[in-house]
Amino acid sequence: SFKTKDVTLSEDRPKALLLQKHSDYLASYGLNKEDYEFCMTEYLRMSGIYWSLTAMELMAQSSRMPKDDIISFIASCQDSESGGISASHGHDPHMLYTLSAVQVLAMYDKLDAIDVEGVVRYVSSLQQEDGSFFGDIWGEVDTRFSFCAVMCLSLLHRLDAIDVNKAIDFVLSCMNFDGGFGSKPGSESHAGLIYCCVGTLSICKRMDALKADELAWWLCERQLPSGGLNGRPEKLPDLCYSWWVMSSLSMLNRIDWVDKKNLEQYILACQDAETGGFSDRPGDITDPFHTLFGLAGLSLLGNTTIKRVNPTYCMPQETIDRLKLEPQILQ
Ligand SMILES: COc1ccc(S(=O)(=O)N2Cc3cc(-c4ccc(C=O)o4)ccc3N(Cc3cncn3C)C[C@H]2Cc2ccc(O)cc2)cc1
Ligand SMILES: [Zn+2]
Repeated sequence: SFKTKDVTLSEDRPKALLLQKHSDYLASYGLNKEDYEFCMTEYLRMSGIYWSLTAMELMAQSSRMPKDDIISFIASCQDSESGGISASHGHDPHMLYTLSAVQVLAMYDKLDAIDVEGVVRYVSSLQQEDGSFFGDIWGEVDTRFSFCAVMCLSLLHRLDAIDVNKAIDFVLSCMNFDGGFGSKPGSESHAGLIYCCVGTLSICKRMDALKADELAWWLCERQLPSGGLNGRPEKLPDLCYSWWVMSSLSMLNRIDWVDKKNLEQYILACQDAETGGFSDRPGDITDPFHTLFGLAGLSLLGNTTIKRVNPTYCMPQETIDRLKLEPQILQ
């Protein structure tokens, strides 16, 4: 018999937002340098700092983060020769971690702590003839890296350093018949890559090129009876997809196309009342990654106990306002 993959929310699930638990969870995450989880995530440390700091900013708790240690850690991760920034000491620079570092310093208003010109040089050196971007010197092309490049340079007000029209042409060459996007031309539509491609067009003010209704339809089809959202048809719901789908629908100005009450229930059910934090599905292990996307998702749904998040940058709206950035939202 045909079984729709979904989860059932239990009666004793968390129904209120446990802000203090999440603040305590993130404040203590990584304090114990020996714990297994912390050691296993060294390779993404820079992004882990972005996920934790942004979540704390949204809860107005960022004063609990070690600001000066973070700033000096970031400066020590910049490669003087390439200008790129690595996830942690001794790791190779990469587009993902260069973006995370710039996002963190932008929130702290401390971009002068790094060689900005070096970052601009590194990011623009990764653009290819067809307008696409490599993730690092090893040459993997993915629309995720187009988004990282455009977001990173826009935060530095240096989009002039790349060929924006070619970057847009490459992203549009990845649009599928369903209005969605994949990682490369011809790749299957996936919610995470749709967020990256819509975000790229939003920053470059080219949302006119989207098939908005077909795309919004594909996105709201991601919602399951549990209220949760999946990333592709037939997949299980996952909290981080709530963010990819809802932020894309927000940029398309069609957030009302999902059942917001049901989705809010699913997000709240992904909290862990013991440890604090959010997980991908109710009952799983929590982590800073899903904790950010749980809080950011609730912010998009209008929860005013959480600060407003910008759907394009996944950063506090007040940071985007201070930088005078105006990513396009469809009217
Ligand atoms: C636990 O297994 C993974 C698998 C992939 C990754 S990832 O770095 O390629 N990445 C981000 C990601 C991070 C975490 C995580 C655990 C602890 C921390 C500390 O901050 O962060 C967990 C999952 C995760 N994934 C995998 C995933 C999410 N939902 C389901 N899965 C299997 C996403 C993955 C890809 C990624 C997405 C967005 C982004 O900005 C960067 C990377 C990390 C851990
Ligand atoms: Zn997830």
